[in-house]
Amino acid sequence: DLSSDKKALLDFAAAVPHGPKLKWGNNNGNTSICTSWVGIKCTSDGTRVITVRLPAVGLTGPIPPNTLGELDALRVLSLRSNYLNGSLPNDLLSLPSLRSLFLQHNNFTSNIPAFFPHHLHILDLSFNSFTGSIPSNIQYLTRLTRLYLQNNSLSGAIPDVTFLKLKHMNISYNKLKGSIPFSLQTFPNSSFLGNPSLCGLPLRPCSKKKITLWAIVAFAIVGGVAVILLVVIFVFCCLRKVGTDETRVQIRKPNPTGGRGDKPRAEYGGGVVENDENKLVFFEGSCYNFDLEDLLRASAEVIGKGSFGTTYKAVMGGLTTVVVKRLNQVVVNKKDFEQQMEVIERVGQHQNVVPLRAFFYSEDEKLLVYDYYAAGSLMALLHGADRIPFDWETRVKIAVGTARGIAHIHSTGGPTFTHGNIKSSNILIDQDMDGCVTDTGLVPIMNSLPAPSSSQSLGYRAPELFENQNYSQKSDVYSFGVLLLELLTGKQPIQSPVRGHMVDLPRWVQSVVREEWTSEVFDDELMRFHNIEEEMMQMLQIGLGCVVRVPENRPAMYEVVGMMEQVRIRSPSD
Ligand SMILES: Nc1ncnc2c1ncn2[C@@H]1O[C@H](COP(=O)(O)OP(=O)(O)OP(=O)(O)O)[C@@H](O)[C@H]1O
Repeated sequence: DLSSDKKALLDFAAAVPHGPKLKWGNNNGNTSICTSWVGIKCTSDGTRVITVRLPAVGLTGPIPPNTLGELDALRVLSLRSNYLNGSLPNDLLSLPSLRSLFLQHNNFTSNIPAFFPHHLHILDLSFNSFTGSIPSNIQYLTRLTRLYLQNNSLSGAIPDVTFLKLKHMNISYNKLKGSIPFSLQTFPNSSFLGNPSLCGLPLRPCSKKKITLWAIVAFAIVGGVAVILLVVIFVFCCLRKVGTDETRVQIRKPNPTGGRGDKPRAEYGGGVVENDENKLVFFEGSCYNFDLEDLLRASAEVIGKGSFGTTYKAVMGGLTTVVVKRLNQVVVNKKDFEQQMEVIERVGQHQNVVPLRAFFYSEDEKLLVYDYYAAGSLMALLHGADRIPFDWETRVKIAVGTARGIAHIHSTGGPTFTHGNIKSSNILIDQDMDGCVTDTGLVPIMNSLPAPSSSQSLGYRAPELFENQNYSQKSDVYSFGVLLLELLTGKQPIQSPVRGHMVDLPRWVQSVVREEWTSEVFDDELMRFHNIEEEMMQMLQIGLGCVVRVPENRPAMYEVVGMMEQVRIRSPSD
């Protein structure tokens, strides 16, 4: 009953050191547990504790037995982002009603337990130091929809299990080895990355040790056909290439005299002269070990042409992939350019900002090197041709992450430092499906305000910028507001003409009466999720607060972050 639940919670708080946020008191009778204790929710009749959410409250040490494991009506337990360590007590692992267990971002070091509550829907043990192999008993969690084990120290082979309901799974960045079981091959490669000894779809194929005679014959036939096909494709490509502007280019070492020679115009590095002064400058902490020559030799593919120049995906030696931005219209000299690169490097030190890894400056050529974000941009996620349904949790994560990234840029860059080009194509998605801001710090070295690279880009531009070019941090706040509305509505920033007039997203949202927001404004895809309406409404209000016309009336970016975090604290999702 509630008094035994209360005792279990107090025993837990007494045994586990924690920060000042947790002020559970023994006074005010039992009912106060359900109404005023931080992180606690009860059944509607107030008789049992069903939710314990204590994210980031400084919990330290192991979870003691006979505390939380006594809450036998508990459905949701979140102790994420604390300093918990040791192993998980058995009573906790046998809670009969537990549906969601969030223990990510702690310091647990034991093996993954061999058994978990039977009815678990969500299990998140990521970003800990769990060791050992993934137990095959995990297959008995037949209702599991989400399984996150990434960034631990798990080893051994992945058990060959079939999860009927599993929709999201991530076991990346462990030490797993062997082949990926067939039943898990439908998950994207981001779910498996960072396990160098893992092979099979969707990663690289496993090498076969024993090949039968039949297999050799089959390989020979398939190989022969493949060679013929390749020859046909090669001839076809050569024919197509003649007279067309090429988008896929082979980078060759430049003419040592610095002349362009016969290099195709689409190549980056067209003006590169290699000598001691003109070297690729890497920043500290960069894990790459290629040099300018490797970069120039890489096979490069144009992935976009933006307002600052052309962006290439460059693959070196079939292994290292980076993104190279070839800037045009740089208006500053080498010294100022280098100074700005240092600023960019400094503001890039945040998990929600894409770090600049290296740069190159010569009179004719300015190159920037970034990590390649395989998941692409927020724009592609929201509006791309091969987009997948995009759930509320992921949208909120990306929105909050992006806001944190911009707030960091503003605070580290100084009061006059702005991003200047916040838009969904400049928000890249990392392996944790978090949003990361790219193209930071380019405006000061280019023609001050970027020319819009598409009509949609105009939709992010704050109204004051159509009158003057006084870019401020509040103009970034406006652009972020548009981006937040884009995430909530699933709509592009500029709507197709209504009676001959282009309508921007903020005006369109404001034109819908508040009572109809739920049915009219929010993305249809979000309608299938339950209990998110209140949170969506609050996020929409924050977005609208960012896009007010008068810059001074917009909140600062750190305030936007605070408001968004408040929404999450009031109704955290996990
Ligand atoms: N590091 C990266 N990893 C993966 N994709 C990237 C990376 N950087 C940029 N892109 C993608 O490449 C494309 C071209 O980017 P680019 O910055 O040249 O143009 P843009 O973002 O469309 O416009 P703008 O120059 O105005 O920012 C965009 O779709 C962008 O999302």
